Amino acid sequence: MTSSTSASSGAALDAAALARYIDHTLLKPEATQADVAALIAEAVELGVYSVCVSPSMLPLTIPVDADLKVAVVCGFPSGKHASAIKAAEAALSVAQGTDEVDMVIDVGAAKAGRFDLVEADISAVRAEIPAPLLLKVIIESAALTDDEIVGVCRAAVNAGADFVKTSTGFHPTGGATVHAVRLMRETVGDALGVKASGGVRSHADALAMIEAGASRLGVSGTKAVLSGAVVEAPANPAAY
Ligand SMILES: O=C[C@H](O)COP(=O)(O)O
Repeated sequence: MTSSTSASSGAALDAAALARYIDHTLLKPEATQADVAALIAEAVELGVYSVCVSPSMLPLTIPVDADLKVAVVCGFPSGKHASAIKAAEAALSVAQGTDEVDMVIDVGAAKAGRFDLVEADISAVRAEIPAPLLLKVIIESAALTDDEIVGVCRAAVNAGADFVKTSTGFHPTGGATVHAVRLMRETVGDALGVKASGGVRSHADALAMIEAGASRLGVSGTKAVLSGAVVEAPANPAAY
């Protein structure tokens, strides 16, 4: 795959460079250890940045010569877990070798304007993830107003997160949008990374998210996105 494309820098972004933006993701409830082994093999083949899996799939077996990180979700997909439970889940994932934790906020707290509670929730998980390990905060942007997106991003900055991330990919309101990514990037500036996830189904989607300010992409249909093909949305998108 040698397709060249432009990104926010305006420089050409070939498939190999685009792959380094990607967390190759498998979060379906029905995923098996065999599915995860296949995910890892494909991740190595494609040269992506990381694999992103559910915590029960840890520990992962990553080839020793592979430049491949491990990311795991936390409080996923609803975010409606007590902070102590999210913190314990993060601590176990760290003990089992994850490099990054993608936690879900309590979206209801954001809808209520209780960004103090959002910050405390993030801080509780942050306390279990020592540097240089990374904490990414899933804000479920499609369920939030612009003001709520700004408030949650500021809470994530205050709590010491490393990234803000648009979506679980499992919420009925939808996934990443260029508008949300741009607003998140404007809010956090260069202080945090911005991960676009949920519904990134094509090469064009990926480039649009990067142009808007994404520094990481969460993608399940990675091979198609990197090949320039279009990944059709699942027939019955997962929702809860
Ligand atoms: O990053 C996590 C998402 O669940 C991936 O979403 P997707 O399956 O729409 O690519």
